[in-house]
This record gives sequence, C-alpha cells and structure tokens, in this order.
Amino acid sequence: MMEIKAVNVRKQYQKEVALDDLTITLEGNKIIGLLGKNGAGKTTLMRLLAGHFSNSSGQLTIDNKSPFNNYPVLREVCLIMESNNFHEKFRVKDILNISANFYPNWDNEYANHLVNVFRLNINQKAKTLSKGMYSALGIIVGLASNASLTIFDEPYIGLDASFRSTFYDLLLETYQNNPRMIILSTHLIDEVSRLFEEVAILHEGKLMLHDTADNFERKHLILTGSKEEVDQLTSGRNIIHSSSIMGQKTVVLYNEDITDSGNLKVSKASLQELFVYLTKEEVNKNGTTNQI
Ligand SMILES: Nc1ncnc2c1ncn2[C@@H]1O[C@H](COP(=O)(O)OP(=O)(O)OP(=O)(O)O)[C@@H](O)[C@H]1O
Repeated sequence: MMEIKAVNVRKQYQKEVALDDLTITLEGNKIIGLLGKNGAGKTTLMRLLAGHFSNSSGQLTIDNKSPFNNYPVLREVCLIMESNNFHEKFRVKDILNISANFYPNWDNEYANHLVNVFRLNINQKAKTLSKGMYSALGIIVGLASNASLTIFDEPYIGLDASFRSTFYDLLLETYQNNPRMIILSTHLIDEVSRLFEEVAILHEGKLMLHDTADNFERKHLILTGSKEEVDQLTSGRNIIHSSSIMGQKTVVLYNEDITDSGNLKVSKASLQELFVYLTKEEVNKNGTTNQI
C-alpha cells in the first residue's frame, strides 16, 4: 500500500521558501485533494514526489524510498501538470508510446479508448495541440499510466466544462477499476470535492489542515449573530475564521461541539467555502492584511 511520508520537509528556490517544515503522511488507495492558495507550495510538493528535484532539508519518502534520482520509484509515479509535460516536437502517438514504455502498469487499450473519448488526432504534434487538447493528452497519460501514485496538478487548463466533467467521471472510473493513490490539486473545489476521500490544505508552505472529507464536512460550524453573543459563545474555541459586517459577526469553528447556540444562526459550508474561510486574509482599513 502506498505511503508518502514528509517529515520537516523544506524546499527553497534561491530566496523563495516554497515548503517550510512540512510534515504529513498520506497512505492508502484513495483520491486526495491537495488544496492551497496560489503559491502555497502544492506544485513544489508534487514535483518533489515526482523526483524533479530534491528537498533542501527534511525527509520525503514514497514507500520508505526517496524519489529523487530513484528510477524504480519514479516509474510508479505519474505527475501531470498544467503544462510542460511533454516534449513539444513529439506527436501524440510518440508520447503515448514513450509513456507505455515508461509506466509498468500502462493500459494501452484504455489509452486508445481515451484518445477517442477526447477526440485527439494521434498524428498531431504536441506543440500544435490546442490548450484543451494538450490538457486532454495529459489526462490520458495520467489515467492510462495506472501508476501507483498518480498526481494531477490542475490538469484541465483550457478544457471546457463538458470535458472537465468527463475527466472527473473517468477519474472515478479508473480509480474504481484500479484502486491507487491519486492526488489532485485544484482551484475548482466545488467541481471535484465529491471525488475526495481525504483533503490536505497547504498554506504558506506549511500544512494547515489534513483530514477526511467527511470530517471536513462534519467538524465545522458557522455561527452568526450579534457580536456580543458570538464572542461569548466562541471565546477560547478553535476559531478558523471570523468577520463582522454591520454589527453581525460570523465565526467558523473547527472541531468544537456547541450544544446550545442560543439565538445564533448555525450553518455549514461547502468544502470550497470552508477553504476560503480558512485561507482568507482579511484586508484591514489601513490596507495591510492579516491572517485570522
Ligand atoms: N522553479 C521555481 N523557481 C523559483 N521559485 C519558485 C519555483 N517554483 C515555485 N516557486 C515559488 O515557490 C512558491 C510556491 O510555489 P508553488 O508553485 O509550489 O505553489 P502552488 O501552491 O502550486 O501555487 P499555484 O496554485 O499558483 O500553482 C511560490 O512563491 C513560487 O513563486
């Protein structure tokens, strides 16, 4: 069973610290959502897993082995990014052949089927593909690779809503036929949250929250009401977001039980809304931002 273990992982590019002391364990065959605002460090983590470069410090292992410069491990990892996946001069059929030779569990029949689903011309060169077609090619390689760790980093740039929906259906289908660990990084949380069994949120290079999708749904509460009442009920609690508009205060609590909410309105958020609450920086009147 797949196990990814990151312990105090740091990745620094020249001056930029992309991952800062990241500790997380991901295990088992499941579809995992990797979320975070722009620049949170998601792509960096995924590229470390795919062996594109090594971490600056800490330990990162896949099944107890470091992926960097480790060919046998990397044949089990397929990372599809939003761009730069393939050499521009290659034709679609060459890219499929190269992939077939690289990934030991490659499913050729499925790849051919997917080429038809996304209506690709196998003789076309990668550089002449439209943005959506280029994304489709990445998706085909990711799905047909059957790699024990399949990672998609926003793989649908340029794909229209209908093909994106096809991608989500195919992802579930391939997962059911061939259970493996699939990590999907996305900003279109509403579109895909139903696929996630587990969700990890990165923020400024660190792990902010990691839990099952069910727990994300279950463990949070949104309380709205007068400032005094909200403050009274929530003081000392685990507040993940707080905002006030015209005397009304809204507070989002995580992992807290409130038995008597008095006059407060109690509600729930979607994963996307919860994500926004978790990562939003309130803009102060003086123009600076602060994380609540
Ligand atoms: N090759 C690179 N060279 C220098 N800095 C980089 C490089 N790649 C990423 N960074 C920086 O590292 C930080 C994390 O970037 P990363 O691409 O991992 O974030 P991300 O969560 O994937 O963001 P997005 O959602 O915008 O894709 C950013 O500040 C980014 O500018």
